Amino acid sequence: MFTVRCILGTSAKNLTSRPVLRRRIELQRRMSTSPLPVAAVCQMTATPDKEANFSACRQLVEEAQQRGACMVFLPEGFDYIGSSREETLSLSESLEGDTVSKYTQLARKLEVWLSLGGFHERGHDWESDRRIYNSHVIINDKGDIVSVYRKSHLFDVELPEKGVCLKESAFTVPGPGLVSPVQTPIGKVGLGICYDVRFPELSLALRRDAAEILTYPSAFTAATGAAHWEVLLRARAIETQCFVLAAAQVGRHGEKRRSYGHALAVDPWGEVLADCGGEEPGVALVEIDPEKVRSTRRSMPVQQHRRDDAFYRGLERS
Ligand SMILES: O=C(O)CNC(=O)[C@H](CS)NC(=O)CCC(=O)C(=O)O
Repeated sequence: MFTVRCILGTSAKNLTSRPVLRRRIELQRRMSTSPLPVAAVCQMTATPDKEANFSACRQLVEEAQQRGACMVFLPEGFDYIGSSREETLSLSESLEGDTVSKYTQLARKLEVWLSLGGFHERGHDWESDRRIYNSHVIINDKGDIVSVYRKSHLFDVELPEKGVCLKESAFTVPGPGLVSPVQTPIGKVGLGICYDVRFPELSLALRRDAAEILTYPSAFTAATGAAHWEVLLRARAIETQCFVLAAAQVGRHGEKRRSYGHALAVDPWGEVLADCGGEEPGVALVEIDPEKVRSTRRSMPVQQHRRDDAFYRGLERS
């Protein structure tokens, strides 16, 4: 079915290979003594079948909630991954549609916060433009939509030698800009999506706006993921001294597409706390300790050391 990884407490342990019983006992012990909020980072394999995708995501969310998560992160394309431009567009919905409403009900029922990493959204300009937004939707534990961030950087990339050829702008409109970090039970969450992780100015802007956790729900290609995924996420964590949570698509979505997986949680020092691997759907549970953010920033105050005066004026010509 799927794999559960629990990385709770300071001695991070990957419990997947242990017998179920020991895992449960260990968890209950840790959960009852831990006052820290727990986040769940998920990975799944979406297809064009929206019903099946919802049912897979619901199982991950239920599992995470039962294990003590107060906020669950789902990847870009959690709703579906289409096999063509036409299919991707025809399956899209507005925020008022069936899909988001199923998730608001789920959040309310389980009293859990949700990050829906990349929803194929028909926006206000759908009738005229016939393209969609790639939208990261945050739902609170009452089932209200509290924030929507629309992906800024679109993945128009041709790497034929690596079998990667995607033109996101053919079906997606770039969003107008950043949204302020959202106050959640795990801390202040800054919103990005997938390819946005390659643009550090976005993460620095979120950090400047008081983010403590950055999120990059993704559907990274297998080829670019193998080369860049972990180093990009760790770099964003180290530069901003934020936790970085990145839910992911994993495996084959059809004939043409394969995603890298390795849904990741990174702490503000850049240490990888959890990695869901490259094979199958799964969920990793991580404690989000706000003291880790504070102490990392206290001991190495890069934000105070930043020379905006020197680097935001443009370069002098010699
Ligand atoms: O297409 C959909 O339905 C959902 N959207 C995506 O999968 C997007 C756009 S094609 N994928 C990426 O941004 C991959 C980035 C990447 O792999 C990298 O930066 O290396």
